[in-house]
Amino acid sequence: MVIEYIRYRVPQERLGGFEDAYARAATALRAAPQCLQYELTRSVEDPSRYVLRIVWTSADDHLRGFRGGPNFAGFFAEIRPYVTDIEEMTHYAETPVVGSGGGAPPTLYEWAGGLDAFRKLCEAFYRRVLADELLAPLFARMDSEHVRYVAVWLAEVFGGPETYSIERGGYPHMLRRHLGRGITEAQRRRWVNLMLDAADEVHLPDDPEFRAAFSGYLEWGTRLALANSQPGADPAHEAPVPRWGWGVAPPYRS
Ligand code: HEM
Repeated sequence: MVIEYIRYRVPQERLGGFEDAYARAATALRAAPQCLQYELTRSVEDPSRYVLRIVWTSADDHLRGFRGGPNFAGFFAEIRPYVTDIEEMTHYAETPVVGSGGGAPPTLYEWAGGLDAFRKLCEAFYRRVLADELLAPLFARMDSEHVRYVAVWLAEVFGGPETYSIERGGYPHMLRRHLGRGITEAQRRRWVNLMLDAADEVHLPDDPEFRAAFSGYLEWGTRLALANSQPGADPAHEAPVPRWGWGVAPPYRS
């Protein structure tokens, strides 16, 4: 992924049609498989200045794929009158310096109550698991630290510290713990049900937005665990720990 910035300073006589031209040109960006995102912004202090930000799958995809592909002619026809107004047109790579500011919605981890909330959740969950005829046999030989491991996994997934990745080896390790276990659909569903019962027991937030995001992850994660645990399954062995967010419904704050 690479981010292209194009900075424009458009003279007064051409300013009128500039945004409309880009609105039309954007049709070609929406159709281009090489383009992931685009955004045209206008300077607040000097309305003759614009910055166009385009996220491309790669610089090569932009320069060869898009420019050499079927969408370029329509795009260029719209923006050609403004080419001489370009002050900078450069590709940028991401750096590790990225994040959300204090005004952004809290993570699911923060909303739930931090690590302590996930620890209590997992303690309640495994009390139920060990008393459950369908699940108890699967966990009969679990590590004495298993409850904590799953708590720090969930904490990391929901936006907390990367403890599971650092201490436990992240996704590859979690995957290996499920391989070959032959989890059945009945066991998967029971796992979800007991997790939701445990969430009620320990009073995880019960607002619709949190529970929708939380149970969305449980559905996704357990279906993957089931598929990965089947004989002959060949899932990706290297991947980052997934990060789960609010989705389309961030928390309601009056
Ligand atoms: C969202 C879904 C799930 C999550 C987040 C999850 C999380 C984890 C994690 C983090 C581990 C590895 C702990 C370690 O580092 O040792 C693990 C192991 C395990 N999981 Fe899951 N799991 C999920 C679904 C399931 C389901 C549906 C089942 C079975 C019904 C299951 C059965 C097991 C078993 C048997 C182990 C190994 C326990 C042991 O003997 O140590 N998991 N799980």
